[in-house]
Amino acid sequence: MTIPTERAQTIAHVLIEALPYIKRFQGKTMVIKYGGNAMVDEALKEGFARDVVLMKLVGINPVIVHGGGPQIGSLLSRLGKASEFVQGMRVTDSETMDVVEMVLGGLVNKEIVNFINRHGGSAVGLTGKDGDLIRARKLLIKRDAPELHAPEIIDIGHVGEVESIDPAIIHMLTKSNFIPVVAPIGVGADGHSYNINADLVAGKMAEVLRAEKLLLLTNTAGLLDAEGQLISELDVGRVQTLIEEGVIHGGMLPKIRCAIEAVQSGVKSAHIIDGRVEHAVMLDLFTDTGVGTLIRGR
Ligand SMILES: Nc1ncnc2c1ncn2[C@@H]1O[C@H](COP(=O)(O)OP(=O)(O)O)[C@@H](O)[C@H]1O
Ligand SMILES: CC(=O)N[C@@H](CCC(=O)OP(=O)(O)O)C(=O)O
Repeated sequence: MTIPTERAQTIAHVLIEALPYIKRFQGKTMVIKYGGNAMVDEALKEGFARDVVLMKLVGINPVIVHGGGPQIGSLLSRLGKASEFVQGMRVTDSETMDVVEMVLGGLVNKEIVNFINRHGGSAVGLTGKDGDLIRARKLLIKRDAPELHAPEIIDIGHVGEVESIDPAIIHMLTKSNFIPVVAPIGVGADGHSYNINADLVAGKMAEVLRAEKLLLLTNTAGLLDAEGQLISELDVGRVQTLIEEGVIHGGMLPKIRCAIEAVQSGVKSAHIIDGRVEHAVMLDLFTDTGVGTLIRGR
């Protein structure tokens, strides 16, 4: 196949323009949270896989942490079970935990691995159980309300938070040029599986790996204000008010909390970006301020 000269010139220009960014990020780790809501369309999945492969080829180390909330919900509903969420976290009884493990560790994880491999990368899928990657403890949710004398503790079943991450297996894979793809399932000291919100895993993974960037792909343009306008750079001081006013709610709550924690723990920047836009990852890498909402580190 030959490319017409004009087209070849455009490609050459684009590559030259990308050079400073490639130089800046070479050898750096980027943790990408690929949300269940951003992985609904085949063309987008292909675009995502290509972006990740390109990143790897230019010397960046992408580590993928994926969600799969809608995919879990759809299997649960086929089994006649409704999904219930408290503060953005799925209420997870034993039966639901089995479904979570099958969908995240099986279907979704292997689909992403397959997409990346078909586009020229070498991806390896893991859950937090592999290589003892993610140790979890039970997550207890606090609910405070004016009518309560003291905050109420809500038990939502087999839902975990990250206790620790042992990155040995991730280092081993990235050194050998593999792209790790991690499903957010942790294992407790008791050997039980825990369902962990994927944003929380991605945030902690970015911290432990001292990542340059944490990219959180989702199904909105980024964080939106009360008028539905994109907040292109988040002033962390505004977050509590935005939560109290109900502007940040549902699935956006864990996303914002983990992004802030990550940048406060050494990750250079976190970006909430629109996974519905083709090549969202590339767009974010090759622009100075990125797309979506930027949360800058210190
Ligand atoms: N202020 C906000 N800005 C944008 N999205 C918000 C906001 N508050 C709540 N949301 C909700 O959070 C959702 C994203 O979280 P979630 O559904 O968990 O996505 P993902 O599967 O990508 O992690 C959005 O689709 C939106 O419904
Ligand atoms: C505890 C909890 O809520 N776990 C999530 C794990 C998947 C996830 O986080 O998926 P998204 O990123 O697509 O929302 C769940 O069961 O839906």
